[in-house]
Amino acid sequence: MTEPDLPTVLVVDDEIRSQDAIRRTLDEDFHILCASDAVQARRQMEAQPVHVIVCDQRMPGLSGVAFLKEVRERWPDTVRIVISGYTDSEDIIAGINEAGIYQYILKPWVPDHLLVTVRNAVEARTLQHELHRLDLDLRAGAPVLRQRSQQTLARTRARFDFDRIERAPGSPLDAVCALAARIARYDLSALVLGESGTGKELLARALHYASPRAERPFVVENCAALTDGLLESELFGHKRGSFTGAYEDHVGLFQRAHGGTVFLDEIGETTPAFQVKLLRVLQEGEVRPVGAQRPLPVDVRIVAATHRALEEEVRAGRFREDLYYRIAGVTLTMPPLRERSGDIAPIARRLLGEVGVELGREGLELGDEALACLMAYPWPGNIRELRNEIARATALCDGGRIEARDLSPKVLHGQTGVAQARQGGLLPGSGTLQERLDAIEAMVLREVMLRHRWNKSRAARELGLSRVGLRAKLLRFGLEERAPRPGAAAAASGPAAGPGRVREDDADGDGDAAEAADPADPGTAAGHPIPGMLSP
Ligand SMILES: Nc1ncnc2c1ncn2[C@@H]1O[C@H](COP(=O)(O)OP(=O)(O)OP(=O)(O)O)[C@@H](O)[C@H]1O
Repeated sequence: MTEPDLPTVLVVDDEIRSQDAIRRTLDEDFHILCASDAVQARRQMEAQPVHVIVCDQRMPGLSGVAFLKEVRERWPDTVRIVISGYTDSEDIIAGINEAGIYQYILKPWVPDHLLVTVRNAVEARTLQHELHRLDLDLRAGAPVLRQRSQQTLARTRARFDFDRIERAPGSPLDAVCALAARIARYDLSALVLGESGTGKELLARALHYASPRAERPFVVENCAALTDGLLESELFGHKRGSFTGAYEDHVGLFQRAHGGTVFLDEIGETTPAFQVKLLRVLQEGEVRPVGAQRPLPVDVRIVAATHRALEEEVRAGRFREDLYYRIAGVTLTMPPLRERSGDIAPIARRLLGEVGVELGREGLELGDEALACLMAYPWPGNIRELRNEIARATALCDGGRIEARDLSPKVLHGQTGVAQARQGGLLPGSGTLQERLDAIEAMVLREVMLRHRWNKSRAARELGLSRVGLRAKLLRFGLEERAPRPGAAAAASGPAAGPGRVREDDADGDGDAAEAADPADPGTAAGHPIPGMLSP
């Protein structure tokens, strides 16, 4: 290796003897420059790149640590080492973070120790550069990576094409997909409205993969699933030690999605306090990880979704108007399946194919009578519920074709809502009107509380009640003391288990587990969900 190829180390010390001693220790492995004070050192650094600076703490003019602070600002790439006498160590420890010092070495220093420290410093710098280069390669697309990622991208794009959102010719979804496809290439935010299970996330993905951001990540966050603090840390990241349990730095989803799209599902469930923070991030284009000193620039497209009529939430003062206008650049509305029953046949066939592969029952057909039942049922849980039904029928089907007898009673007899709840023993079949209405009220309260994991503020907001009002109702129906431990999948029992009995094993509240349950099915529990009461 020729001299100029060696990493450059700048030694800053006003004592010429010390300078020489350091030079002799390092000059076999490094290209050494020397300076007697901060002024000379500055000049050296302005003239050429310096990999490592080894600086004495006691110098005329600026102290070592004070100069290294400046080095950190102006040449952050240079690894900083300080040498100090024992009596100066307190000053150094105080300044170690501000100057970003890699190592401090106490006098009298040992040559081998100094050599190893500087070697390690150079290695750390090289590694850091390597990481940076890889990151840039990934962003810019180094040739090989680019070629491979192009193939993967083409496959992913095809998988999430708007055409893969199954529908019948002339379906109302055509207009929704056409609008989404037209705006995909512009950096507009999009708000997807629609009941649960209508395909909002599927549409958001199609939008992302049809956009120029397709090569960058599409990340999803369900805003209803986390408390404000966790949501903030998930989306914006946090620094190690910023709160109890933050053992490591955590890169937030906004940073991970840099250049891509963030899909904020259930945005309507966020609290006003969180909405303020989100708005600031979107306005300023930068996130500040929890506990971090400085914000980081982020470039993401926001696609948000909610099952709520968000404009009404704004009018009612539950959702910030300024945030609404930020996220609702274009509004796309997914119609419920019951309003597009023509789509049921193609979607059911597609699902039959997918589920067949998953369950090892490929090639099943859908009988005419079974299809007629599927088309007559209103699907309150939309396509997610339809998928569960197809999976159940696939598992129960004896021959090569799904018949009406393979369907669950609710679909076979077209029962939903109150009729089904009564059949499942959830509603009394007799009693005064008030008693029956009470039973429904208790059932709704319990369902909403479960979905919000017993968070009263959120549940009250959804129900348009004050927290106190909600609490009074919970007490009245004996639901107040029964809040289960988070994650507990307890079967309902006790005084509230009558009218309000709802399965609790659907931990994420999206209705999956509930939709799969069926009293006539020997494989499921007796507690029967009420489709009309599932999370909308
Ligand atoms: N048109 C469609 N064709 C095929 N599958 C679909 C269609 N629409 C939705 N699905 C499937 O239905 C399921 C639910 O869709 P998705 O998660 O996109 O709905 P969502 O509206 O975002 O639900 P939620 O609000 O509960 O998050 C997914 O498995 C999705 O792949």
